[in-house]
Amino acid sequence: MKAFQDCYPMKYAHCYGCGRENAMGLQLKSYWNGVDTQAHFTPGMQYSGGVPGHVYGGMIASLLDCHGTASAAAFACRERGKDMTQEANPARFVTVSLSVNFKRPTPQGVELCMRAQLLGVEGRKVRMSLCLLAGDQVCATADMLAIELLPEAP
Ligand SMILES: CCCCC/C=C\C/C=C\C/C=C\C/C=C\CCCC(=O)SCCNC(=O)CCNC(=O)[C@H](O)C(C)(C)COP(=O)(O)OP(=O)(O)OC[C@H]1O[C@@H](n2cnc3c(N)ncnc32)[C@H](O)[C@@H]1OP(=O)(O)O
Repeated sequence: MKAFQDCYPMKYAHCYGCGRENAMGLQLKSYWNGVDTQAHFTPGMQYSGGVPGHVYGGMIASLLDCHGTASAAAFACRERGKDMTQEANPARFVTVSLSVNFKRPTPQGVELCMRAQLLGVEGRKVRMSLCLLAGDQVCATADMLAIELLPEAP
């Protein structure tokens, strides 16, 4: 299955969190999971917070952010009757608002799952509800607003 991030044109494939062209980055990959989306990632031990064994909150926000922007593009394409993975130049989205609620410490050394659910598409705006799980434990949730870049944007 082709990841959403693998559909980004080269010019937009350098993101630290999810750019396939960023060798030093996380290279997160997001996919459909039914009507919602999901991504998996196991942060290395260097991404610890103050206490070893727990993931740094900024890393949690990064994973939600990158899964969210990719999901926004996929959701918007779907709303327009298109399949993002079949598009040569799919819609490009950036985050303008991300509100993370850290529910419980996120354990290190386990695969994390990020999920996004579409709340609504309104013109260039895509609103989503996101969550990050370790096993069946919800460690963080987030509300996100992503905006579609205009075609002439750099
Ligand atoms: C496919 C790959 C995607 C990756 C794209 C990567 C890079 C793109 C390269 C260049 C794009 C240019 C700027 C972004 C630069 C770097 C982002 C790197 C990726 C990230 O790391 S991502 C997290 C950081 N992210 C930002 O760096 C976003 C900063 N921002 C902006 O670049 C502009 O803000 C933009 C382009 C979003 C819109 O600008 P614009 O001129 O095209 O349109 P406009 O201002 O009219 O806004 C349209 C409607 O969005 C509403 N709106 C705007 N801002 C809002 C906010 N903060 N809260 C609530 N609503 C907001 C307005 O209220 C209006 O709503 P309404 O139409 O109802 O009035």
